[in-house]
Amino acid sequence: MLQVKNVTMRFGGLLAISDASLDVRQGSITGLIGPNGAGKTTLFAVIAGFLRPTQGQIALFDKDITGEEPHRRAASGIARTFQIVQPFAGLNVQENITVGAYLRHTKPADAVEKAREVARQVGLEKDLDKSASSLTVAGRKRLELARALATEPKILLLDEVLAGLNPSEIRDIIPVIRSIRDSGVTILMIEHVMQAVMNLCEHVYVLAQGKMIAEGTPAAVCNDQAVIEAYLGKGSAERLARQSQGENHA
Ligand SMILES: Nc1ncnc2c1ncn2[C@@H]1O[C@H](COP(=O)(O)OP(=O)(O)OP(=O)(O)O)[C@@H](O)[C@H]1O
Repeated sequence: MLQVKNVTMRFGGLLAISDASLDVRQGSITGLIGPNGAGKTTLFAVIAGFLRPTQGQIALFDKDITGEEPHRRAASGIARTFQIVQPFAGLNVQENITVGAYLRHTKPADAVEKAREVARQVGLEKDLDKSASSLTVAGRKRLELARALATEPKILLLDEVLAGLNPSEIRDIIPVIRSIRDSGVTILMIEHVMQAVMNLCEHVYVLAQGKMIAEGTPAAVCNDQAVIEAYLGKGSAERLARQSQGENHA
């Protein structure tokens, strides 16, 4: 459904992404993980059209969209959330969500109806009249999801939607993400919370220092030597293997 083909992104002398490729299958939840500064958010900006890659292509349903502006990509069905959520603080929850719904609904009543439907989907139906700035962190994360969903995307890019949540809030939101996929929206998610990645993703890509170093099932990439070393440093995969051999002998 979505293809990132050999994308390179330079900021002056800094090589943020180097010849990275990935495929997202329609109907899947695909993960994008990697250490801090790996280039994950930059890749989302390239996919959503906020950044033009130095090299490479982005294709949606086999159509090259590399040159399209972000609003055209939103119309084609790409929506994203942001790591640092910034709702319109002066608007209430319903109004915030309705902004997204205006992409496909010109009549205010239809946009509001869509916003209410999305609020139910993410569990914000009781908070519709609250000011966005009065929401808890978990509430704001749900609002961020809702604003993107209100644009009725075909593919939703989630940038660390679980960051800053406590374990019980994470447990509560995982079924919401799964239900979004079950409603027909394909998901590509950047996530550091491995419990969620293991729980939700069928396929995971690993970016480290701008390079795609591994892909596969969550279990396979967690045991991949290059991935362990990218997170824990050179030689760590071997050290861990020796340690666990020692424990087995003991
Ligand atoms: N607009 C920009 N101008 C210059 N450098 C940038 C810009 N955006 C990102 N970078 C750099 O590109 C590299 C990749 O950053 P990016 O935010 O994409 O990483 P990330 O994998 O999302 O990290 P994190 O997990 O910490 O959010 C970093 O070295 C960052 O400083």
